[in-house]
Parts: sequence; C-alpha cells; structure tokens
Amino acid sequence: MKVVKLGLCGLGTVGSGVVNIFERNADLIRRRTGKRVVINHIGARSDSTQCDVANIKLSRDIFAVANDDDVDILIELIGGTTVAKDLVEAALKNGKHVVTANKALIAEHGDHLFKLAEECEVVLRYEAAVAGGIPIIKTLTEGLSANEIHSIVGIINGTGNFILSAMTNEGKTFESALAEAQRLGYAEADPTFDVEGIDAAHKLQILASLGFDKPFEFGSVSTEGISKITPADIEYAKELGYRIKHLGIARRRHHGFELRVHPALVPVKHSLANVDDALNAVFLYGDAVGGVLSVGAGAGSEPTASAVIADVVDIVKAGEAARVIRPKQTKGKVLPLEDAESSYYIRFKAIDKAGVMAAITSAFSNHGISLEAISQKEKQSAEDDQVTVVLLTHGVREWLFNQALIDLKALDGVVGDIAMIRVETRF
Ligand SMILES: NC(=O)C1=CN([C@@H]2O[C@H](COP(=O)(O)OP(=O)(O)OC[C@H]3O[C@@H](n4cnc5c(N)ncnc54)[C@H](O)[C@@H]3O)[C@@H](O)[C@H]2O)C=CC1
Ligand SMILES: N[C@@H](CC=O)C(=O)O
Ligand code: NA
Repeated sequence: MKVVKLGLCGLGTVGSGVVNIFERNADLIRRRTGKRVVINHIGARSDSTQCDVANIKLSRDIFAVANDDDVDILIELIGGTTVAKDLVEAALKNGKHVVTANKALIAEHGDHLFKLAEECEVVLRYEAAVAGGIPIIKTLTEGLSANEIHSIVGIINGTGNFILSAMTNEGKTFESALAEAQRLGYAEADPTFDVEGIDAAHKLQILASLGFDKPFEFGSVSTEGISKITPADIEYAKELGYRIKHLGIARRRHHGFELRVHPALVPVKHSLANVDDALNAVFLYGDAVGGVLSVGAGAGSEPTASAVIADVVDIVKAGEAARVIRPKQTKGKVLPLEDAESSYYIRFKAIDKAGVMAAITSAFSNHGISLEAISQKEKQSAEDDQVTVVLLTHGVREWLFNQALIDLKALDGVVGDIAMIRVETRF
C-alpha cells in the first residue's frame, strides 16, 4: 500500500485540528482512501499545546516543507497573502498538490494560482476557505453541477454571526463577544477582516465565481461590516419582527450580477434568521433543484480541519485525475450597489415638534417610496426635545432610496447621522 505524505504549514487553530483528526481517524481515512496518509513534515514557528506532534519532523522554516521531496501534498494554514502566496507557488512548482483554507489568498490570487497548478499538473483545493466545515464548494461544483445558479445568500462569517448572536440573545457587548470569538479561534489574525466584512467578501467572491462560472476580481464585492450595529438596532429590529444578520448576497440578474456583503434585517421566520453562534448557512438557488440550504460550523479548529482533510482525501483518491476547481468562463459584469432592490430600515433623531413627522414621510412619498412602518421611540427624558425615529420602507431601488435619504438629511427637524440597514426578504 502506497503511503501518501503530507506537509503541514501553520500549527495554529486549524493546523492543530488537522493533526488531531489525523491522529484520531487515521484508520478510517486509510479505509476510505485505500492508502496510508501520514503527516510527514510540519512547518511551524512554535510548538502547539493543542496537539501532539512529537513523532513528526518539524521545521521552523515552512519553505523546507515546500522543498521536501518526501511531501506529496502541502497543506497551507499560515494565513495571509504574502508568504502564503510564495509558499503555495513554491509547492506547486515543486510538483506538490496544495490544500489551503486561505480565502484571502484564493480571492486575491486564485486566478494566478489555479493557472499555475494546471501548468504544473497538480491540484489546488480550498473547501475550508468558504463556510468552514460546510462542504459548500463541493455542493456548488458537484452536487448542483446541472443547475444554472440564480442566487447565493448566506451567513459566511462565523465571528460576525457569533458577535451578532451574542448581542441579540445574551445582551453581550460587541467588544466582549469579539474577544470570546477570538478566544475560541474563530476570528482572523486581524479581526478587522471579520467585523468589517472583508472575510465575507473574500468568501462571497469565491462562491459567486464558482456558482456563476465567472472569475470575479478581487474587490468586486460591495462590502459593509457589522461594526456599526448597535444594541438599539437589534432591539428595534426584533420589535419589527426581524433579526439582524450579516449576509453575503450574490444574485444573477439579466444584465449582470449583484455581489454584496452587508448586515441585513432578516424576517424572524426565515431559517437564516435562526442560524446562530459561529454557524454559517448558505442558501443556493438553482434553476432545476430550487432552493438548497446548507448549515454547519463556519469556523473553529476541527470543523475547518474537516474540510481541509476532505480535500486531501479527494486528492489521495483521485490523484492526478482530481481537478483544480476554478471558474472557466469569461468575466462577468458586476452591477453597482445602487442598482439593487431592497427594503430599508433607518434610525435617526428628530426634533419633537409638530410637522416634523409629516415632513419625514413626505421625503419618501415625494420619491414614490411607501413606508411599511414608522415609529417614534420613547424619549430619554421629558426635557429631551429630540426623539428617535425608526422607519421601514417597502422595496425600492437603492439609487431612489438614496435620493430620499438626501432629502431626509436636509430637513431642519432631522438631527445627526442616519443609520441604515437593508432588509432582505428575497432568498
Ligand atoms: N480559524 C478558523 O476558524 C478558520 C480559519 N481559516 C483560515 O485558515 C488559515 C489558518 O487560520 P488559523 O489556524 O485560525 O490561524 P492561526 O493564527 O491560529 O494559525 C496560523 C499559524 O501559522 C503560523 N505562521 C504564520 N506565518 C508563519 C510563517 N511564516 N512561518 C511559520 N508559521 C507561520 C502562526 O504562527 C500560527 O501558529 C487562515 O488562512 C484562515 O483564514 C479558514 C476557515 C476557518
Ligand atoms: N474568521 C473566519 C474563520 C472562518 O473562515 C470566520 O469567522 O468565519
Ligand atoms: Na467549506
């Protein structure tokens, strides 16, 4: 029986999960692949307290792994887009298959790396890069391969979902929930990627490229994070029958594609509204199958390592016949955000005097926008001359909504900033 030798670079949250699963499920993996698969060489800056690597060759220089003739498949789990890119390139050029969980790397340099892998006649796989342990890339590219994909809507950042869930269900502060997500190993090395939506944008770009078979470029996703969501918004959304979720939305329209990541009010009865903690969920709509919802752990050590090892198993089983999964068609046109249609939630302060509410509603009706709900919240004190106003529009194109927003801001009775969150009801 041939032995397949793995090189593992990066021994952090996901890397130690890979070691632990291999230790525990070695026999099962051997049965399923028909081969003995062993971690032969690890590249890590420091030892891990999360796994036992006593019997494995260890190098402080990760490039020693990429240059090791005794490594067939290199697993890249160091993160980032600089050294990781050099490492993956070196491994591919040395004839090694590569498995990575690095969405930033695939989103920024996927096109180049896929081509390089094909030139080098090796395989590059990245199931763990999107929605952690959920086999979403396999679902999209294999299970739904007969379908024209119409839309992809999902919760694709575990840290963001963990924070919003903790704020919604436990009244935790943003800061304490983020600290907990970091402690649990969900957050990126730089958590700005999670809370400002960059990580979700990387993942949506990958999913949309595969789902629509278009190599969308890095930066083509309109991106907004969750850092401006307040406990008040969460509460007001609840009162209106919604939960706030951070969504990635990719939609095929007849003249192009919508690609956007932002917080959204989701009706409380919709399945996505009830996906909590670090779980991810992706709702795919295909012309033949209809809707398919996949839910599971989107982050964390072993859930992510589960997807990494699934890629390894595929490569071991198929060898050279395993293909590089990548979009093959020409580039797709990304529509501007202003072209999208949605309902909108807004919150702002207004002077509490006669005529102000009428002027507010006129700012919308003048543009033909009807309101689903408008309410004045309790004042902080009787002396306060300002009230908080919360308003929900019916569906409208974003460019038209923006016109109404300009008129609203210009009103004498409206004070300070206006918080806006889109309302998503189409899945
Ligand atoms: N943590 C999670 O839940 C998930 C993480 N990912 C991705 O997996 C990758 C790894 O993530 P984590 O394990 O969470 O990160 P981590 O920060 O826990 O682990 C990365 C490890 O790589 C090491 N490292 C970085 N540069 C190195 C270098 N030049 N030489 C040697 N060692 C180096 C670090 O010291 C650290 O131990 C990232 O690309 C991340 O985006 C993907 C899905 C889920
Ligand atoms: N930081 C990411 C990790 C998985 O991709 C997340 O929170 O989703
Ligand atoms: Na996945």
